[in-house]
Amino acid sequence: MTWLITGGAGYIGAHVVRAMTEAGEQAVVYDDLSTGIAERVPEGVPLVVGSTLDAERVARTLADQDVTGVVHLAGKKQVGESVDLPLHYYRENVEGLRVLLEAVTTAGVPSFVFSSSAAVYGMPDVELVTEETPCVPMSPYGETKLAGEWLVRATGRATGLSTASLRYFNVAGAGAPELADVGVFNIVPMVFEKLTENAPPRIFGDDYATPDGTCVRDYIHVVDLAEAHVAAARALQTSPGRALTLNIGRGEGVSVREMIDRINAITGYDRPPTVHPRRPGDPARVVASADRITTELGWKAKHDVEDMIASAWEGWVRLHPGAARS
Ligand SMILES: O=c1ccn([C@@H]2O[C@H](COP(=O)(O)OP(=O)(O)O[C@H]3O[C@H](CO)[C@@H](O)[C@H](O)[C@H]3O)[C@@H](O)[C@H]2O)c(=O)[nH]1
Repeated sequence: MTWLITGGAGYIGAHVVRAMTEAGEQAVVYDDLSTGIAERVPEGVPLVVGSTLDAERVARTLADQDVTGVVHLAGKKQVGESVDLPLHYYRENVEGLRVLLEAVTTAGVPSFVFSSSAAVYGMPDVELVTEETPCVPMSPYGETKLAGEWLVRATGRATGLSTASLRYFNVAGAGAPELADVGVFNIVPMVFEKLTENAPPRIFGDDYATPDGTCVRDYIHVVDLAEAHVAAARALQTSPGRALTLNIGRGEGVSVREMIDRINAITGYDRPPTVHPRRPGDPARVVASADRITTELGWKAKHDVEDMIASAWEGWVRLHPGAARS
């Protein structure tokens, strides 16, 4: 099999490329390098620089590289930005996917893994979010992921394409320091940034209906997430006509206050957080039921929150050497 990994120069994509090649699969990266980094693509893995909106280049790449499966991670992923730039998000995430699916089905590529998100659920009012929990996205970003799932599934039904939509919960950590997330858009790097500036980490709201009043999330190590892609890709390869929709989380809720305490402990800082107003649109609790993926694929997360923070911190210190505490 040769897997085309769109967005393979990005933070999550680079981990997927690594997991795929370590599992003995051939990988080709397709990335427009708008946020991806070419150096993340390992030696021996071809990099095609292009947008999924470029139908001709996509079609040529599928043919030239003898692609037999696609893992589609390319896309825009910032919730706040999507509120300001909905048309851009729909174009990149929905139209980009539609163009890609057209090329994939025309070329007769049989398997397609789609990067979705827990953002499709919006503000779920349940203890554990199953794949049957209603999808009510709260942002244009979440809408584009849900619309993407519909497109993927409808195409599968119409053409026999085997599909898997993977709903990522809160991704953190790094498989190697040089693969760490360089963006500062999520809690782990945002807290690292404050600590590095010798400023207190911020808690956005401590009056939620949760045990300590702060928001609860389900954090998943990017290395585990990448392994889930390998498992999904292989399942599609061996059973044509499948249509999987799977949560990728650990089923363990961790509050913002607990995260900040653990980050302080692991980094050697001891900086108590300060409480700020709620961030608009934040759900109180989003924790996955990860049962279905275990049943369907035999996948289970291996890494805990400590692993995520420690590996992310190594990546942070690589970029900000002054941050390290002896
Ligand atoms: O300095 C900070 C940073 C974050 N938070 C809180 O920490 C929680 C987690 O925030 P963040 O890491 O930004 O993740 P989410 O808002 O849960 O969203 C992430 O997880 C979703 C899936 O669950 C994805 O759809 C999004 O793309 C991804 O950014 C939220 O309650 C934030 O309010 C703080 O209190 N202080």
